[in-house]
Order: sequence, then structure tokens, then C-alpha cells
Amino acid sequence: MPKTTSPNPTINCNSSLAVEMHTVQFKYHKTANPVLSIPNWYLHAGEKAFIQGASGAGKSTFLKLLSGLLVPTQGAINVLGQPISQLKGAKRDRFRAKHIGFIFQQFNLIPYLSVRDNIAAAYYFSNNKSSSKKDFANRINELLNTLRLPLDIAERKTSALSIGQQQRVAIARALINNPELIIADEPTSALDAAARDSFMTLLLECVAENESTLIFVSHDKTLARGFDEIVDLQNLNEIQKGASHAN
Ligand SMILES: Nc1ncnc2c1ncn2[C@@H]1O[C@H](COP(=O)(O)OP(=O)(O)OP(=O)(O)O)[C@@H](O)[C@H]1O
Repeated sequence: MPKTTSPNPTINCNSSLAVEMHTVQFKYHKTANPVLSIPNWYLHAGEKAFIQGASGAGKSTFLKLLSGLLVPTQGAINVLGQPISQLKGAKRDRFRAKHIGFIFQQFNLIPYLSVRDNIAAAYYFSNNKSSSKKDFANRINELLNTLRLPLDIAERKTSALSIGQQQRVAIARALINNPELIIADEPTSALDAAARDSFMTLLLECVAENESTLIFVSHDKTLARGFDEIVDLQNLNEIQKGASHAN
């Protein structure tokens, strides 16, 4: 019988790895050229990876694949031992809400809700139904303390906060479920130099305390200090490699 190659092979899960990518390719449309082609990439649990790349290098696409918002056209992706690229839609959404914390470029806080309600939305969406209100109240207080935010900020609308405060609330929301993996997509682009430094210090402190794995994307290489691995997406991505060799 002829040997067939599955377009979506499984990988034998290795529990010490937070992320495993194997022969991953992604196209936005069936007839379009692939934008990403990654032979292999692995990240150990508890490590911090800094992903850099020029505009258009595929950073956002890479993060969407890791979080299961996009599914590879070919290849396999395991996240925290789960074949995320093969989970069905609703299961993937639940997995993401429970195990991955996100910090976005524009924070994505709901402006008309209080800090507490913004964070509660992430907490209850991850199916934390068994946890009591008291558990949530304790956890939010603990996070606000760690992030050096006054406790009474919890009742304020996020639209009434400074950019630096909003960014800290975004960290608190990402950490509320003690996620094993934190994904940060250009989270410092709206901050000035001083706020950027204190944001990075706080984020790395929180990640260490939580023992989470961190994947941090930025085009600003000066932020890479303190990371275990620095990945240039243009070197990892065979499509970009081809393009840069052609130039
Ligand atoms: N929804 C889409 N449909 C078609 N092509 C897309 C789509 N989103 C992104 N692309 C293309 O995929 C490539 C990678 O885009 P991506 O947004 O991942 O890059 P990036 O490194 O995050 O860029 P930036 O730093 O400018 O945000 C680009 O060529 C882009 O034009």
C-alpha cells in the first residue's frame, strides 16, 4: 500500500514542552501563497521566548496559530500537551480561555466596565464556576497588590484610567486564571520609555511568580533582556527566508 502523508500529523506530546510546532504551514486563502512555513519550533514549559520580526513577518499570524484562533493549513501544533490545531472549535475556545492569558497591543479592556468586571469576565469565561466569589475577590486583590495598583481601582471604569494603569489591569486580567501560557502581542507600543521599563519588570516578575511560560512579540529588540530565547521570525519562517534570499 502506498505510504500517505497526513496533512495534519499528530506529535507525540512531551510534557516538558509548552509549545511544539511541526511542519506548520499557513495560508489565509486556499489559492493564496503561504505566509508561514515553520519546519520545527519548541519551547520548554516555564521558558520565556521573545519573538521579533519586521512588519508583515507573520508575528500576529504566528500567535493566532499558537492560540488556536487560526488553524494551520498543514502540520501540527501542540500547546501544553494538547493538539490545539486538532481540537474542535468550542473545545479550542474553552482550552484557550482556561490555559492561555493574553495581553494585547490595545489592551482590549471593555471601557464602560469597572476593572473588577473586566477581570471577572476573563475569570468566569474560563468556566471557573466552581470557584467562590471569595476566591475571586482574594485573587484580584493579590494581583492588584503585585501590580502595585491601589485596591480601590477595582471599582473604577477602565476608560477613566491612565494608559499605564490600563496596561497593568491587562496584566491582571491575563493572570487571573493562573494560566500556564501567557501570550503578549506588542503590549508596550502605547507606553513611553519609563512606563515600558516598569511594565516589562512587572510582567517578568508576575510570570516568574506564576511559573508561566511567556511568548512575547515585539519589533523592539531592546525589550529582549531577561528572555530565555530570542526568535527572529524571519529566520524561523521558511517563506520569509526565501524572500530575504531573493532580495
Ligand atoms: N486576514 C488576512 N488575510 C490575508 N492576508 C493576511 C491577513 N492577515 C495578515 N495577512 C498577511 O499575512 C502576512 C503576515 O501578517 P501578520 O499580520 O501576521 O504580520 P505581522 O508581523 O504581525 O505584522 P505587523 O508587525 O505589521 O502587525 C502579511 O503579508 C499580511 O499581509
